[in-house]
Formats: sequence, structure tokens, C-alpha cells
Amino acid sequence: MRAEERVIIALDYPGANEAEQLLQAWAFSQNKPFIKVGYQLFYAVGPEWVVKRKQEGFPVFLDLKLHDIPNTVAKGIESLSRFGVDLLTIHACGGRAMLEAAKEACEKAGAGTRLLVVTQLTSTDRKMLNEELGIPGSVESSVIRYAQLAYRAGVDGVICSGRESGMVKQATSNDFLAVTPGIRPAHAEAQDQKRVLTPGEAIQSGADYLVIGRPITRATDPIAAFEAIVKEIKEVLEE
Ligand SMILES: O=C(O)c1cc(=O)[nH]c(=O)n1[C@@H]1O[C@H](COP(=O)(O)O)[C@@H](O)[C@H]1O
Repeated sequence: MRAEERVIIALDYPGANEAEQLLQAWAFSQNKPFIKVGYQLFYAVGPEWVVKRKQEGFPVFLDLKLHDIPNTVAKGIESLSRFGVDLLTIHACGGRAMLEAAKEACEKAGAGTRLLVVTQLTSTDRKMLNEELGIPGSVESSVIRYAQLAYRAGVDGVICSGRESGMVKQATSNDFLAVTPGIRPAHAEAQDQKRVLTPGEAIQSGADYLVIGRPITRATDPIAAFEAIVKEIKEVLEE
């Protein structure tokens, strides 16, 4: 996979105008970047906008992080799979029956959509895990536990921080996708993220894709920021 294909730009914008302004840069390019549409944009623009981006050639990650009883999640995935996006997300803490039902629904749709499982959010640190959520042990051990559960349920991969991607691969399989948010170029502020790595570090640790939002979308020159990240990844891949 080329360096530019490993970056997923999180289009966390309030509406279509802001998102389209960024995507304009690739209007005539054959190599469109991977984009992620999350709650904020999806609830504002709806499915048609997402389907249109797919038709234009953008690989799309529709990140709605479903979490409910197995039947409800499976029916939700059934509806979402019709959009023909590349990636969808559900939460690991829904448990094995939920994960299996979601995967079955995704496969049944036959659109080739891959299903990812959110382990522990990258905004979670050990103190929060232990004291607020009441889950004992380290964040890493919880991520690995969820990743193994997800792997056994037959989904395609997990969302975890770059700090855990190598461990996830070791505990599951090298083909099991590790998609990592919480990416911050050196010296950038972590903001609400707790488990952060630089783009180069995340790739080095075995991440397949990096999800990056504000370091690109809030940069004074978002395209230059995207290109600098791609350059950093390239350097690591060529090492
Ligand atoms: O599922 C995700 O993409 C996700 C999981 C997670 O654990 N942490 C996380 O930050 N994300 C998403 O990744 C993006 C990170 O954005 P920035 O912090 O702006 O780079 C956001 O769109 C989050 O919703």
C-alpha cells in the first residue's frame, strides 16, 4: 500500500461546504484520499452525500460506531452496508453475539464493506479505564482482550491507538486490520486524545491505516499538512 493510501482524513466538519472545500484539491486527481465521515458530518449531510463521494472515487470510512443489542446493530449494519462504503465501525463492548450478528449482516449485503471494531477509545487513559469505567488493568490489556474477541467473531479489524497496533497483530493475525486514530505530528497538541503517536511511530508499530482529523482539517494549509504526513510515512516505509 502506498503511503498516501494509509492516511484516512477525518472530515469532522459541520456541513458539506467545508468538507467539499477540502476535497476540491483532489477533484482532478486519480488518487483520491481515504475519507472518514463521522457523526457530525453524516448527521448534517445524510447518506446521499456519502454515496456521491464513493462515486467520485473517494474510499469512504463511515464511522458511526454502532453499539446496541445484536438484532438492532445487525439491522443497522444491514442498512448502512447498502451505501457501499469501504469501512464501518461498531463497539467491541457490545459483546461477541453483537459482533457476529453485525459481521453476518455486513457479509450478507455483499458490498465488500469491511467491519472494524472500536476497542478502547484513544481518549481513554488508564485512570479513566480503572476509576470511571471500572475496568481493571492496563489499557493495553483491555485493547488486546477486545481485539481477540473481535478476531474470534470474524470481523476485519480494530480501531486502537498506534501504541497497541503491534500487540494487536501479535495477539490476532498480521492480516487483522489495525486502524489508528490519536495521531499527532511531533509537537502538535494532543487535545482530547490521550494515547497519541506521531504518524511515523504509528506506521513503525504496525498500523495499517492512520485516522487523522484536526492536524489536517484545522491546519492553516490542510493540503500541505496532509502532504507532510504522507512524506513522514514514506520515510518510515523506505527505511
Ligand atoms: O473510530 C474512530 O475513528 C476513532 C476511535 C478512537 O478511538 N479515537 C478517535 O479519535 N477516533 C476518531 O478519529 C478522529 C480523530 O480526530 P483528530 O483527533 O482530530 O485527529 C475523530 O474523527 C474520532 O472520531
